[in-house]
Amino acid sequence: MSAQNSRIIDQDVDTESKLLTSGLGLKRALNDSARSVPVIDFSNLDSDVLDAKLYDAASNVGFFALVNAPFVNKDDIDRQFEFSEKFFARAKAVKEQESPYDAKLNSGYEYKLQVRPSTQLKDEKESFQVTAKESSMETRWPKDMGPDFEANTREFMGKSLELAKMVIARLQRERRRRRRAQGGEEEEEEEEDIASKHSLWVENESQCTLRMIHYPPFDSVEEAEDQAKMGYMRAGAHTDWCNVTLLYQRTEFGNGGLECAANPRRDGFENTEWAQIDHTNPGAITVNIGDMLSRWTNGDLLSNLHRVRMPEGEEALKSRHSMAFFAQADESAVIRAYPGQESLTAKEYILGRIRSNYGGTTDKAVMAAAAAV
Ligand SMILES: O=C(O)CCC(=O)C(=O)O
Ligand SMILES: [Fe+2]
Repeated sequence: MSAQNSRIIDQDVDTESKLLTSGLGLKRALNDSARSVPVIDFSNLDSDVLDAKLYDAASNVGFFALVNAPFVNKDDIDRQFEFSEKFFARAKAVKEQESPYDAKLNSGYEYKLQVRPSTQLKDEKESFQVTAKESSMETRWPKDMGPDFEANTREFMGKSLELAKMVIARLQRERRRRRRAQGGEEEEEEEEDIASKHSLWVENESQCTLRMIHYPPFDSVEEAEDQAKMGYMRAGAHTDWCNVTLLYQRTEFGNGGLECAANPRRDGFENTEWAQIDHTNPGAITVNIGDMLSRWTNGDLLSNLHRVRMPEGEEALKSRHSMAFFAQADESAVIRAYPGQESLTAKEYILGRIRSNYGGTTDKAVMAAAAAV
């Protein structure tokens, strides 16, 4: 990777690293901010109004919740969560043996391996990552869970990608509309259809990932409090690397804790507050903009910082389950650069970000994989 390309990636990582020194990474969220993220209901909106609402949310907040969205319904989400919960319920040694982790492939099962630049500590979670390449997954599907796990996960990823592509296409269409309205047509960059640059199960191309996540319960409320005092998070503050993330949450008690930066556009990333994101709306799908799409739109869309705070009180005795579908452009897609920068491929970008998150681990196999990135 060229020196300039590493610097480009470092810039995005810097936003996260600064949280460590500024103290913001550990600051508590604002009270009563639970419904701060726009909710967009697909059932009764005219298509153009929908585009405009999505665009406003994506450019001002970077996070929004979709209700009655097409392609993925509540039953699909519940069913995939059942599989995910069954997966994590097995012994750690079995999960490690059946689905060995490979950082470079963004695939397999990991237990507390991800170290966020914003905390320099391990996230308090275990996850199973499915990256949509046969070569990444053939030795990682859990054998002891029967064929339905793989079949359902593939189907769920297919539906998730359809929804993600629709969101991307609507955002791009609305951006074009607004630029034209502002008379910026001449400077309009060559049209490219970002949504079409995402595939599943294409060798040497596909990079979309479904991450099933389990944040384990603590042995006691005090244990969680002590960990929190040491600076641990369930997931340290970060921005996502992808174009868009679909974040699936459970509604039950104990599954809360997702928070995003309240207003980084106004206050700056280092000075913003934290706002809670609701997890109690059944069937709602939280969407957030990732760094790739922010770059592609020259910063017009906001890739917002977010985190999963430590559980508070009795929450500590409960698991949090979530699933994140990362729509990441195909390896060969060229991500438009900010003015004055070199463009880089989606493959280079993702590998660079993996290295910034898994390079610090002490696990030998993961270190070797990350070093080779
Ligand atoms: O579990 C969550 O709600 C958030 C997960 C997340 O932000 C991520 O994995 O990138
Ligand atoms: Fe995230």
